[in-house]
Amino acid sequence: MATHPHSAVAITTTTTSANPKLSLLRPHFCPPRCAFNFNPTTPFRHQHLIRNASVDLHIQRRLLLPPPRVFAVDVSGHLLQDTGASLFVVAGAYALVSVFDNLTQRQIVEQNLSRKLVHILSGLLYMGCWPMFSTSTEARYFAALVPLLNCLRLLVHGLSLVTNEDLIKSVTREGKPEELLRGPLYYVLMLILCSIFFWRESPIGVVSLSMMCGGDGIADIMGRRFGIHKIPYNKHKSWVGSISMFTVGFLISIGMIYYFSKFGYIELDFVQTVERVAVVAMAATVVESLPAKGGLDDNISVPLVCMVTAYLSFGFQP
Ligand SMILES: Nc1ccn([C@@H]2O[C@H](COP(=O)(O)OP(=O)(O)OP(=O)(O)O)[C@@H](O)[C@H]2O)c(=O)n1
Ligand SMILES: C/C(=C\CO)CCC[C@H](C)CCC[C@H](C)CCCC(C)C
Repeated sequence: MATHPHSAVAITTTTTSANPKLSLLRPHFCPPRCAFNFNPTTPFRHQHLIRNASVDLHIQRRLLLPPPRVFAVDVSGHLLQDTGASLFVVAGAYALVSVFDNLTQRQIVEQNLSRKLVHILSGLLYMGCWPMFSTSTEARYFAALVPLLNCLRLLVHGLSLVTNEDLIKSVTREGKPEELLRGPLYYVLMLILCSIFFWRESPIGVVSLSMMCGGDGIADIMGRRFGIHKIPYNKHKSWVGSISMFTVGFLISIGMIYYFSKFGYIELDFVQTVERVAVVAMAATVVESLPAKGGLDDNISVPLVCMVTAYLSFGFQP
């Protein structure tokens, strides 16, 4: 980006572009390092300009404001990137539901397993796509558009305003449209909440969604198949289901935190993170295993308890 022949300008543009948020949000912001170059004693200045005060003022004004073209390119670049990423994820969501509908129709995957696989995969793949979005502040809203669209889709089909057998078959238990307005709707609402309030920089949202998608999803799959020994206080849930939820939810959470740390969004101490995630995974597993929970769906109770415990152990990192 340092294209101006004047050396002070070169330093100014380099400094702002090092932090894309600065260049996008505060086009008039000039960090102290570039202000330093305005000192007349600086070797970067040309001697003939020092004597001409009006020219000097003009140059200073120009130096304080990064070239407007850079700002415009930044904004349209981010907009393009975020729009493209949103469209890609919308298509992915549509494809995922269609693939599982197809597998259910051909009786390759049984309806309940299909629902749980969609439950596990959609949220985890959605989070996996977060690095595709730009570094702008608005990026999280572009990402949240995808679950928001799915939320509207669930409302429209759940209220039977439009009939779509594919969606109902792949995400409901009994094939009734009104089921879309419970578990699946709470699920997409949690995706929206975590995208907007926590996004990819916070372990709170990442762990909450990992436990809701991966942990809770696997508890059902394992519990239904191998859950012979029931939990003493809940005859509908099994030790295998809960142990699977804890183990798989914990591993997915650590994996996701590691994934985001590789992109530089999260920076945490490994040992401390393992301990904290274990606490959050344990709290989520206990809550999931409780009977009734006052009628609260697992797609609400699990992420909410994760948010509270993760907030207490990690602190708020939006
Ligand atoms: N800790 C757990 C959780 C689930 N299960 C098994 O998975 C089934 C479904 O559990 P869950 O998803 O909690 O049931 P629902 O809330 O009824 O269904 P859903 O949330 O999927 O709509 C249970 O009946 C049980 O066989 C289990 O054995 N142990
Ligand atoms: C069956 C479900 C919950 C019940 O416990 C999950 C419902 C999932 C939604 C209908 C679809 C959600 C799609 C995601 C917002 C985006 C996924 C994108 C990805 C690239 C596949």
